[in-house]
Amino acid sequence: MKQKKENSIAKLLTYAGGHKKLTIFGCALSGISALLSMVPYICIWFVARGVFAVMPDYWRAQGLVRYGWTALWFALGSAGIYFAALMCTHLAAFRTAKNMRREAAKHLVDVPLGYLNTSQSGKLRKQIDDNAGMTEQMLAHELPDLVGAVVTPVAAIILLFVFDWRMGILCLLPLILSVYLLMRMMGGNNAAFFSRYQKAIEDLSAEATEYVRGIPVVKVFQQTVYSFKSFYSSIMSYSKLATDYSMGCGKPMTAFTTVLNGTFLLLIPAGMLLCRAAFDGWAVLADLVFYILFTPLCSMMMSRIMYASQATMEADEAVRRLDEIMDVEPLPQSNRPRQAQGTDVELRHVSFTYPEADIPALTDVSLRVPAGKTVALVGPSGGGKSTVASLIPRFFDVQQGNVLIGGVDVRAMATEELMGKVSFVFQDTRLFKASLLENIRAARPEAALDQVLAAAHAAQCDDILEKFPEGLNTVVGTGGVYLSGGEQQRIALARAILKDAPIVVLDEATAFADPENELLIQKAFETLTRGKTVLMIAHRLSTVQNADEILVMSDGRVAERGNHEALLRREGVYAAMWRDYQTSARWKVGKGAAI
Ligand SMILES: Nc1ncnc2c1ncn2[C@@H]1O[C@H](COP(=O)(O)OP(=O)(O)OP(=O)(O)O)[C@@H](O)[C@H]1O
Repeated sequence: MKQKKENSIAKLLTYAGGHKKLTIFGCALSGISALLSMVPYICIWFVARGVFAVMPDYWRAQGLVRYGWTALWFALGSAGIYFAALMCTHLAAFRTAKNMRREAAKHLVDVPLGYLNTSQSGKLRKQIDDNAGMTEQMLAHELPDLVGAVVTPVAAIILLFVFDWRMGILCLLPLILSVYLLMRMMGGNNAAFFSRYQKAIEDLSAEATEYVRGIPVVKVFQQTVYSFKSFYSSIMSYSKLATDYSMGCGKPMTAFTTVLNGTFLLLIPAGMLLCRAAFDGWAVLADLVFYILFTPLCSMMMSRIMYASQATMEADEAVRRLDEIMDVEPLPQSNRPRQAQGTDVELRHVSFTYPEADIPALTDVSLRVPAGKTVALVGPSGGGKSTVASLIPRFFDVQQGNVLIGGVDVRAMATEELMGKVSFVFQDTRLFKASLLENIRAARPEAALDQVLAAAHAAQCDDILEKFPEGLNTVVGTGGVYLSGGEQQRIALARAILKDAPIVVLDEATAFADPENELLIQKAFETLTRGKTVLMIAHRLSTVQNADEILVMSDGRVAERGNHEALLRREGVYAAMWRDYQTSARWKVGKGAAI
């Protein structure tokens, strides 16, 4: 446990970069401030001893003013240095949290794109943002306080024994007992609490998001209690966890506070007895005054240690959770990248299993798209079409076989070259919350305005630009600017047309588009794919008839291959799919005629 704590603080300090020294300096100042804060107590002891020595003629006491000023200056000095310490640690803590966020974001750029696809974006944001934020409190407050609290006991124990060892022991006993109680509170089951607590909060937040997202469905289908069930159960398990922890801490916490503040119960009666029994009772009384004043400082020190231990556990957990992201292996890059010799795409005996999946998504798949030709992938849902497409731009690396572009394995190509060669049009298009111009220009930031306009025109976006007075400068997602699914896809197609990459990997899902949008999207597809090497995932057979080759994917294997006519002659899966398609098309026409 101790090892883990040291590691997490050391790890945090590595994120601090140039501000590591500032953190250490702040902690050192906090230690100095803690030491200085004891001097006023020593001054009080000198005053008490001086006054009691000349009782009842206390005006004859020497050096009272000097001790008074010394106490004041040391108290002010201690406060001032503590303030400076916190300034240093706050500055370093903010920078450290910023560095943690930046490092995590930088790392995400290098991980396989497939990881970002499979990880929930909300969860990732929370994991990075919240955990970096959690460490701020630790570095800004708790770490300097911990240093102060660790330095103080050494000096405090020396002081406790310097004046009267018997009273020193009486003060020390409750401190030792409180350390034991503190360890009980922080150890055992409670040590793993923060891990479970963070998980419960993440589950709660994911369920809350799901619940809010599902409200339209809930309303339409008149569901009430059932829709609320998993959200409710995540609230209940969070609440149970928090209650159990509070109840578990209840007794040791009560004992901890009672013991810490109960020192006087022992100290005062014992001190009075010692005064009576002593040869010089006034001197012992002066010692007692010192111990009575000094004991609360020890209690405060223990409370600080308690809060610091708690914050250290939180920081441990935060670093562990951030490490989960940082430990995701980046996509390996070739030391000596090779250039593709052409634009043909080939999969050679590719087998692939998704991370954490048991069943392979692809088994021994081979295909070739010669430069300038079109290959279509069709087949039942879950057959592996999207997986084939995602391996070309290296969303994941294959476990067996090769994916080649222009005869070169994609793993041997520089990322920039690979990304420059392939345009990937997804089924679920996402636009940035930026102007349409910026959204289209994302593919080629240096493109001139007329090139952007030409791409928008080629992607059939003219009606979208005319609809909004701001035209290309219209910002998506603000001030009532809403684009339908089909419109969003056309903007994404304009982006791909502007990129003008020689290879197009296309998921032609137009199911959500209305007939008018569908026609426009088809036209945009035609412009995008003209003269390009195209690998197309086709969901409707009407679009694949002209493909140079059609591959029927089923259960992660190529079940059939050939052109449209050849596959019909084969009387296999494709022929059956085609008959089904024809029947449904006739049914639609018939239905249309009846209307
Ligand atoms: N991220 C993932 N993690 C684990 N398994 C996955 C992942 N994505 C897909 N799969 C699995 O891989 C197999 C192939 O899926 P894939 O999405 O490639 O099929 P598809 O033919 O494109 O289906 P659809 O037409 O419905 O999009 C399926 O069994 C699917 O459950």
